Amino acid sequence: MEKPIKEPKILDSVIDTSLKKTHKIAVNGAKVWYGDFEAIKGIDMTIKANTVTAFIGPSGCGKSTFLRLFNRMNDYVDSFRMEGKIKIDGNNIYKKKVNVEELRKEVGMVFQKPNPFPKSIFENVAYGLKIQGIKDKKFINDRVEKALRQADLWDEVKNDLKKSGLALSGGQQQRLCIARTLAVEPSIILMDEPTSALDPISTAKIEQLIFELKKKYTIVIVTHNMQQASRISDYTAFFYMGELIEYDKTKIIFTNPSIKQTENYITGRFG
Ligand SMILES: Nc1ncnc2c1ncn2[C@@H]1O[C@H](COP(=O)(O)OP(=O)(O)OP(=O)(O)O)[C@@H](O)[C@H]1O
Repeated sequence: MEKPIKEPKILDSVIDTSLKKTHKIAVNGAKVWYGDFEAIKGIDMTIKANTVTAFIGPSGCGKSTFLRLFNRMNDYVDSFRMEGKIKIDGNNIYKKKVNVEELRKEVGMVFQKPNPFPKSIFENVAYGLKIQGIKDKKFINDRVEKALRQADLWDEVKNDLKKSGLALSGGQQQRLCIARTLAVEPSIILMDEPTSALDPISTAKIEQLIFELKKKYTIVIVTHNMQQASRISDYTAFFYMGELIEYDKTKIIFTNPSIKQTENYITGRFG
């Protein structure tokens, strides 16, 4: 018997079934302002499920602002205003009825600097489950182990789960933050320069991890590292001054871009 399709938890009431099957994320006419400053100037984009998409471009071009539209992190900024539609699984996430907490469970985020809580390794990973009100100890233990295994950290910490998350190395802390994100089982993971504070070995581990994670998750990553974008992503989007200049398969962007500005940027002629 065929398994029933599991509806996403967010926004069942506004599902647009025509979009749902085609794209994980669909952006239509996105514009962002901080006060009077227009940071994103009308961008359309679709992102497929189970892919890694890299956002590249010079500092200040709007990569992080655009990324943060996908889990409504910009909402924290008082001067932020946006126009356009961002749909996830066909649901417009800026509709009034959206439960932003639920959205952020579905769309997890990993930041530039590892930011574990001043709590034990176990509590860091269990945090998201506990704030959801989950009390079943076995369930929580199993989820914590699963998330730490997925983040490739389990073997290094399994005998030290009570140790402070802050006592880990920078690379381990970042994998802990990835485990914390995975524990609530999102379907999208946003990463904003997740390796820029890490040494090359830790960076290689996270890159390997991203490659593994895309089997189950849709990953969008902001990076300043061109080699990283070309190593780990399936698609690359080049931004410049709030506009999406070129968006294509990573191979094409890095070997045969259509637009001169993209070529200049990836060959280091500006930025
Ligand atoms: N909270 C904010 N308030 C006002 N302006 C902001 C805010 N956040 C970003 N900006 C402005 O919006 C523009 C885009 O910033 P954003 O951080 O998205 O760029 P970016 O491409 O991610 O840059 P970087 O690579 O340096 O992180 C910049 O001009 C920035 O100064």
